[in-house]
Amino acid sequence: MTASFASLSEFRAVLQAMPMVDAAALAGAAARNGQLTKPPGALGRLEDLAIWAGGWQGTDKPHCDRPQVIVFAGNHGVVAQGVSAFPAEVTVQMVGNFHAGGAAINQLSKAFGASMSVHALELDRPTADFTRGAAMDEAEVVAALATGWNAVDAGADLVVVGEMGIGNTTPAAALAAALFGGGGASWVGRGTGVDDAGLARKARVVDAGLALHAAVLGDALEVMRCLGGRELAAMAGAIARARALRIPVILDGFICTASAAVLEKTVAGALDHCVAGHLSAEGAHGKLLSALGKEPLLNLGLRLGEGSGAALAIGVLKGAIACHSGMATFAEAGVSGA
Ligand SMILES: Cc1cc2ncn([C@H]3O[C@H](COP(=O)(O)O)[C@@H](O)[C@H]3O)c2cc1C
Ligand SMILES: O=C(O)c1cccnc1
Repeated sequence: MTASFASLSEFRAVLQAMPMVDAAALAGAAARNGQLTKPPGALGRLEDLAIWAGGWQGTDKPHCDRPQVIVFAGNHGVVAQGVSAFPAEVTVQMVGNFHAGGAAINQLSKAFGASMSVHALELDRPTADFTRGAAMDEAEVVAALATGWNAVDAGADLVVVGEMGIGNTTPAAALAAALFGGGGASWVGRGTGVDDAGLARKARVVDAGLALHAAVLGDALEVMRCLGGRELAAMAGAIARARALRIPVILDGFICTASAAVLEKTVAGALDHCVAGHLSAEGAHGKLLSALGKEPLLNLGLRLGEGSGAALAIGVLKGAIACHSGMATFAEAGVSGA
């Protein structure tokens, strides 16, 4: 299915018409969970995860046989402001590395049995520097959303989105600040490892963007257009498509979560099909997850992006689903109840 929107207002309408969780499947999965051979609640959050996955997949026996990892890459005009420890050419070089199988996300996708695809979005045409104008015009942001939307495999039973884009912790912080308030300093982090001066520069750059685009801060999709980037919009498009297909999603780190937050701010509940895979070491990720009401599954000090933390969490979800869908009930096993 090609993207069913050609403008931001049509994308908004798509979000407003998103399917909800399958309430009968959710109840069925919860009932099954109550009959499995373990003390009630003994599998902790694994139980909630399996029930949640069943609700979205529409079955009391969820599965994770076809997880799909999708990595989007983009370049950012704002890099000219000195916001990253690495040069912009690393983005295209890392895309080459993804294709060659040499990046962390290649190994994690393989380790957890996920397919992985890579979409480079006009790397030779960086978005505009958001301190000087809108990062994208409407056609550009819609094209990026559509790339994400079309990248989702309708046969997948789980989706993870990741990103590569030198400088993109700065637009991610700008999105978070625009959507949840507070100045740049409360949302920027060290990304690839900028020093204190770089961190202060990032905060000033975000503040300059917020000031320039003050008129649109109340409209989350306009915030994505003015302050975001192509790979950020593509991640949002893919998360929205997964929702349209009722495929559960595991969110990655700060950048992925900031993109996803645009959807939640556009339509409350738009991220109900998403769990937070991990807590990134990027400064404000915890605050962003709290603002979205999401509790991370893992906390391993990762600060990479690419979808890496979410890919690791596929292992947790697979464990939850294996227990839920494969365990015997008390009746089947002839085990006495409490
Ligand atoms: C070799 C390399 C591989 C990466 N993989 C992900 N990122 C991560 O770092 C970038 C964001 O940090 P900043 O805003 O400081 O540039 C993004 O590309 C993100 O995916 C990488 C960064 C580098 C250098
Ligand atoms: O949390 C993230 O997504 C992140 C943090 C640092 C660098 N790249 C990505």
